[in-house]
Amino acid sequence: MPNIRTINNIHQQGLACFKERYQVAEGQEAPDAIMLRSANLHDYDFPSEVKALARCGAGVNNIPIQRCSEQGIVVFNTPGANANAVKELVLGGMLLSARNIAAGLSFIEGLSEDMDAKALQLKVEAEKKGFVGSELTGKTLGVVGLGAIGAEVAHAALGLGMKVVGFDPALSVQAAWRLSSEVECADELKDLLAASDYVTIHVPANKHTQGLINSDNLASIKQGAVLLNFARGSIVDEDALLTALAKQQLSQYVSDFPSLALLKHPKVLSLPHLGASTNEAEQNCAVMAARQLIDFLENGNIHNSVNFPNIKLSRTEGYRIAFANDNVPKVLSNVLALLSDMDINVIDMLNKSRNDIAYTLMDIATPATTELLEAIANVEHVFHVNAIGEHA
Ligand SMILES: NC(=O)C1=CN([C@@H]2O[C@H](COP(=O)(O)OP(=O)(O)OC[C@H]3O[C@@H](n4cnc5c(N)ncnc54)[C@H](O)[C@@H]3O)[C@@H](O)[C@H]2O)C=CC1
Ligand SMILES: O=C(O)CCC(=O)C(=O)O
Repeated sequence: MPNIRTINNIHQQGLACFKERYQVAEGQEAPDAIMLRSANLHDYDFPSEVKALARCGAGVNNIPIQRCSEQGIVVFNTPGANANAVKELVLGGMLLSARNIAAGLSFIEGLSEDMDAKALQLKVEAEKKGFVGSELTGKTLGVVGLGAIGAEVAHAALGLGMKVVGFDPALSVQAAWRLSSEVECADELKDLLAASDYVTIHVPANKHTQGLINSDNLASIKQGAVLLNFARGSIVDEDALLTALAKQQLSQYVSDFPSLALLKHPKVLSLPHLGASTNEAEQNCAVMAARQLIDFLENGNIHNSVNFPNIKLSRTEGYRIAFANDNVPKVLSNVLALLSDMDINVIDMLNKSRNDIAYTLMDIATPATTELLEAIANVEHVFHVNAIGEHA
C-alpha cells in the first residue's frame, strides 16, 4: 500500500481521492509521495522512498526543484486550479485601494458607541469626504504575466470597463490562445508601467523575477499608480518600493505578502497570503494534485510536472517499470541491451525528455525482479528506477 505524507492543510476532497488503497497522514513514515501547499522545503530531508511531490497550488518557489530532479523526485503543481480565487482577490485589492475601503472601515470602527443616532449620521456624512475614491471603469490595468491568473484578471478587468495592457515575453501558445484580443501587449515592461493606473503582478518567483519591480522600473511607472502583488513578495524590491511610495510615484501597494518593513506603512494594504484561500480553490488544487499523484504512482504517467516531461502510456498488458536518466545518448539502447541479455521481452514503451532529464515507461512480459531493477540502476546515467504496481 503506497504511503502519502501531507504537509499543510490539504482539502479533505483531495485526500478522499486516495480511498483505502493508500495510507495518508501528516508525518507518514516512508512516504512514496508528499503533498503540500506553501511549506518551505528548501532545507527538507526527503526520505529515500519519496518518488513524487505534489504542490497543491501554482508557485513552486518553496521547493528545491534541482535537488528533487537529482534525486529522481517528480515535482507536480496544479496549474490554473486556484486562478479564479486569486483573480477575485485581485479585484478586491483594486477596489480596496480605489474606494478607500480599509480607511473607511477603520474610521467606522473608531466611532464611539456613546453617540446618539442623529450624531452618528451627522458624523458619517461630515467625514465621508475624506474617503472619496475613484472608479475602475476607464482606467488602465497593466498585467505583468499573462498565464492562468494574469489572463483571468485581464478578462475580469475588461469586463469592468478597464483598458488592459499585458506584458509576458515568454507567453505559451496555449496561454496566448485563451487571451482576449482586447488585451494590448506591451513590448517592454517599462511601457506597461508608464501606461497603467493599476499594475498587477502574476509571474512566478524565480531567479529571473527576483526584484523585477526595482528602482529602475519604478522610475517609469505612471505617477500615482497602484501596485498590486498577489504573486510573491520577492518580485518587488522593497527599498525601491518604499522610495516610490515616499516620492508619491506610487500611491499604494496592495500585497498578499506582508513584510516587517511594510507592516504599518500607511500606503500599504497587506493580506495574509489569502489569494488561494477559498474552499473551491483548495478543493480544486487538492483533487488535481491527488489525481496526478495517483496516476503517477499507479501507472508512472506524468501530467503537470515542473521538472519531468509529460508522459502517458496506456496500460495494456505486462509489468511496468519506469526509469529516469540524464538526457544523453545510448542510455535507452543500453537498457534495452540489458533486457535482451536477460531474455526479457518488451511489450510497450514510451520515452520522453525535458531539458536534462529523460524518462521511460516500459511494459515488460515478466514481473521486474530486484536483480533487473539493480541492473538498470547501474546503467551509466540512470539515476532512478522503479517497478510500478505488482511485481516479483
Ligand atoms: N497569492 C496566492 O495565494 C497565489 C499566488 N500565486 C503566484 O502567482 C504566480 C503565477 O501563477 P499562474 O498564473 O497560475 O502561473 P502561470 O505559470 O500560469 O503564469 C505565469 C506567467 O508568467 C510569465 N512570466 C514569467 N516570467 C515573466 C517575466 N519576467 N515577465 C513577464 N511575464 C513572465 C510566464 O510566461 C507565464 O505566462 C505563481 O507562480 C505564484 O507565485 C499563485 C496562486 C496563488
Ligand atoms: O496554498 C496556498 O494557500 C497558497 C497558494 C499559492 O501561493 C500558490 O498556488 O502559488
